[in-house]
Amino acid sequence: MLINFGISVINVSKSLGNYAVLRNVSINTPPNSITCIAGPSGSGKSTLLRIIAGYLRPDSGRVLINGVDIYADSRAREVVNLVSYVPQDDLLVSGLTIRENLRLALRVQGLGNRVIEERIRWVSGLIGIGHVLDKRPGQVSGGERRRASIAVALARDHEFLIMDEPTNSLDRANVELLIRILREEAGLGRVVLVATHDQYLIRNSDRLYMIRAGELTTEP
Ligand SMILES: Nc1ncnc2c1ncn2[C@@H]1O[C@H](COP(=O)(O)OP(=O)(O)OP(=O)(O)O)[C@@H](O)[C@H]1O
Repeated sequence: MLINFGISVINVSKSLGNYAVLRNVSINTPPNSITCIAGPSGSGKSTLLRIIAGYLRPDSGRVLINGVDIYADSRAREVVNLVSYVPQDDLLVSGLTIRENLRLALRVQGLGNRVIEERIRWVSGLIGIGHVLDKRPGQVSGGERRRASIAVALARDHEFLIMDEPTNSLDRANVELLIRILREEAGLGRVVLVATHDQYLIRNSDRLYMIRAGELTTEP
């Protein structure tokens, strides 16, 4: 297990088309805590998370995960593999059942069959998706699909948990369950970074950044 030094975003800017989506954004997300990014719709939260998760290269600035610049360093793959990212639109493969989706994500990480089945049993109990494991994403409710996506992120080997609007489609009981899980994740020394509008989740976080029109307005 690696020692987690957290994530640092340093002066990141990004334009999409002619639009400056992010301007000179810097944030720090230490391990052992839940960091929230909040801001109005269109302020750049999802773009920032995509950049941090390794999916979108910034125009300028750096993203350091455990000190490794994920867009410049040859060790980038190693650390990005330990990022579990739940995008705003669930990334489940529609032709596979939830169980097959979980198996696929874990097999990609090189885990063995016995570990994979144990993890599936553990995570489906944790987040209450046992009854939908053999259904495809299109055959379950929005909340169940959301929990299935979160389950994939939790079941993978990871040290960095990044979630975009994770409480969307969740009822209050499941929001509370998610917060307990995030608290436990942080307690294990992981980085937990969440973009959200959810005031309840924000109140239960440790650190808050506010973003507006691509610029940070409030820092912890
Ligand atoms: N491919 C693109 N080309 C041009 N503009 C884009 C593109 N993708 C996003 N944008 C714009 O960038 C801005 C930030 O988008 P982003 O999805 O990061 O916002 P957000 O804060 O996550 O919003 P929400 O809370 O509604 O999900 C928006 O104004 C959006 O219209």
